Amino acid sequence: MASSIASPHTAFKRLPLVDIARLFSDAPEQRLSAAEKLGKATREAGFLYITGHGIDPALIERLRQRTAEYFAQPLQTKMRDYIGQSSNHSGYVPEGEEEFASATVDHKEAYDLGFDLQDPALQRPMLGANQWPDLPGFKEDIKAYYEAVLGLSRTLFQGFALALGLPEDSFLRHVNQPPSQLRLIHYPYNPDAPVDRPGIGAHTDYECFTILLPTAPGLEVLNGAGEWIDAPVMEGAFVINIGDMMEVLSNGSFVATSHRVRKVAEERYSFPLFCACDYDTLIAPAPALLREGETSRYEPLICGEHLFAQTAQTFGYLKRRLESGELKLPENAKGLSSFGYKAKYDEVQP
Ligand SMILES: O=C(O)CCC(=O)C(=O)O
Ligand SMILES: [Fe+2]
Repeated sequence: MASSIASPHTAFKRLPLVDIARLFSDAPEQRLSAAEKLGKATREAGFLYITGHGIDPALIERLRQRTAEYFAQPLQTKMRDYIGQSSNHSGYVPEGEEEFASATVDHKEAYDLGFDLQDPALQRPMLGANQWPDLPGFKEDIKAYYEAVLGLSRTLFQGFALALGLPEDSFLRHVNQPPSQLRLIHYPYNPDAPVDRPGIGAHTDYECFTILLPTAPGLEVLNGAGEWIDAPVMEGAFVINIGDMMEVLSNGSFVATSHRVRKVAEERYSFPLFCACDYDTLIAPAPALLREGETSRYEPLICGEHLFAQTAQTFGYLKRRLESGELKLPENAKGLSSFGYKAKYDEVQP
């Protein structure tokens, strides 16, 4: 069913693919040329594959192995690192811990990791030292992947700035110790499950953009015509998608794209790294992106607070801390599903 809701995205039938190798070039004109291609795909779809990213396949292989080993353990063992013990949102997320606006529960479990900031004086609700499970090699291999992909995110932050016609370091100077989370997600497969539940319901990501590595089919992306488009696994490529905060930073030139994971037909893992700015960064459109006399279409956000507010409205352990008064939502916290076009589409095309 077509929808009458306006979307800036095209009616793409497959995700665009951009080779970003030239973003790493020493020659500014080469970087600009790659950034223009990145910008076109981002404006049109907000969701794309990238190649030429320079991430060593051996890092990916070790990430996959460690994750499979971790989730194969008994629930009791995994619960030793339950995220509800953490004061900076790191650890094991059992199935059912996250509950979304529609009161749906995804069919998945996860392990959440962040920037691994060791100084307790700098700790924030979404930033601090990680919980690491007692599993040989896990910390080393997962950390190595995190650091490499966080490095890639820095290059992409530069690329997005150039694509918007801004100075190259406009975003990057706010990316020093970001509360950027890596999730190791496991979607178990149970052919006999009595309830037909999706892997993950329709949503936009909260941060600036996400560098996603899926390992099996199931990801679907909402196009500008309100249709769910299949995003198959492309070997050697990452999937990049725009999140809420880049929508604000770009004054709506780049729009957070809704996506979901349909009910899995085989066991599935996926690895999103959600790329944020530093905790206290004011997320507002750069003045250069406003036409004369135009005011921002978006209320400014504080990066870490938006992240925390959204997370606290979905995770059971945080909801309990809010109810008990131990934690408070930041002032002007946005409700869930405040960005992109998904909620409206869901009504017409479930
Ligand atoms: O599993 C996937 O492919 C996507 C996961 C996702 O969208 C998320 O965790 O925000
Ligand atoms: Fe997502």
